[in-house]
Amino acid sequence: SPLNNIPGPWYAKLTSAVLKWHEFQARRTTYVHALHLRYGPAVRIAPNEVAFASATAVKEIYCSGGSGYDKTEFYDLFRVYGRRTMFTTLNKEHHARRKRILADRYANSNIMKGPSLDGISERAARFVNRCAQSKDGVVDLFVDLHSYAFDCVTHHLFHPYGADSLGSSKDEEIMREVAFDDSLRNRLLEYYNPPLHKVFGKILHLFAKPRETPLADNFVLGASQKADPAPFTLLDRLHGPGFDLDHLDKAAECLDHMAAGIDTTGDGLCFLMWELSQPANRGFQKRLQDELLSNPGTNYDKLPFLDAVVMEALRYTPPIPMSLPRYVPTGGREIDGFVVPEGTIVSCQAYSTHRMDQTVFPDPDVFNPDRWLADKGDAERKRLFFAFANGGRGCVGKHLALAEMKLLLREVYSKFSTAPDPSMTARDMEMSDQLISARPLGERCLLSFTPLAL
Ligand code: HEM
Repeated sequence: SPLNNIPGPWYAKLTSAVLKWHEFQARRTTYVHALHLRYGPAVRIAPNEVAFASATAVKEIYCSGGSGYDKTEFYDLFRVYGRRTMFTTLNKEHHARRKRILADRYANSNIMKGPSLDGISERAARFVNRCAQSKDGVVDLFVDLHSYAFDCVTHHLFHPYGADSLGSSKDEEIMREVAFDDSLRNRLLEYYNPPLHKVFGKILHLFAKPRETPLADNFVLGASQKADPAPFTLLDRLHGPGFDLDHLDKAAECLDHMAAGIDTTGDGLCFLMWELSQPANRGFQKRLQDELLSNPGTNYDKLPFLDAVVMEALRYTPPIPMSLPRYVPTGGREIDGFVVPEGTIVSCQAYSTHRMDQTVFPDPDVFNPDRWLADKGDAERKRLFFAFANGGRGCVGKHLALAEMKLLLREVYSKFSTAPDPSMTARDMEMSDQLISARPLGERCLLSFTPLAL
């Protein structure tokens, strides 16, 4: 096989067992990254699977022909209500058709509109009020940032029928069901061995929990039936012309976007604020506060240091750090100088594309927002930046996510300084890989909030 020419550990030619073992331990990302460090930017990780970590591979796999190679059946695991959505569609034409109609809901011009942005600003203010009222000034960001992300994304999907988990314990329960989901092993078994999963499903449930989110499912089924959502919402577009979708199709699309918008933005902000709170990064926190306080009326999108902090956090701890698997198309392809036969599973992972090329990202394991302000190398950095993926199947919610992140950071750091609570350990904040995103291993992130003396 031409795959024998690709570097990698000897056992990867024979078995995928080692890779799977790491996946079941929730640490696929760091395992694949360790292989990259040892074997280089192209590495065979299983008999039929190759991982890449270069800008040329990103371009070939995710951007060739517009939306890159087709997704693999891995994405079947994300199907909801038995329906395919924009995210889970494997077929390019189906995807393009749906995206053409939905994409404008996520265009920056739509996000920046008053009612959409006002909803995010309101929730950021609510978040800060909660911090101000917290006991001893200590806040569990893991919980509250998931609530913030849940409230923001449902505002964008359903307003005025969005959730208020920062204010209502009933809605917080829905958020917790999604954020604390513990079904990784069960879903991996479903992917790797569907017959076993089907026959022994009930027994498997005893030691590998299935994904069960009845409260979230009901919330979305109810909200997506509303006939009069605000014009900027996704639901309004799904009700509009150009679509012939039944209620379950609409609910599935909305549930997918809701799930895509909770852990990513919530965990991304959580890792970011943790990093910015470290004693070594106090100087960065102070510079951010200075920028925010001296530019109170400036649009959140026009603050260079705020932008650099967000970009660096998404580089350093990407919320979706893991491989995004695709099939090599008919006829095979050449990727990074290697011939790869059709049907091979290939992927890049953000964690590694953000670290492997040290001419572009020197000292990649150091959190340093200043690298994004350097005069030279901007185009190279952007080519390797993969936190939102790339090409036609990259993140459609990118502008919404960035607005949520920047508005929250502005609200917090123009009023408070943050520091880690002494009970927190570095292990609490290690990456725990879920199916595609990663969250803090300890499922908590306690920071103390000290009001600024203004
Ligand atoms: C910091 C926050 C976020 C990050 C890092 C992120 C990252 C990503 C990545 C890497 C993908 C590609 C996944 C793949 O190919 O398997 C993706 C796709 C997607 N994201 Fe996001 N995302 C974020 C926030 C959001 C938000 C707020 C929404 C919407 C409400 C959203 C909706 C989607 C959707 C619908 C897709 C599928 C796009 C398609 O297949 O065309 N994301 N996101």
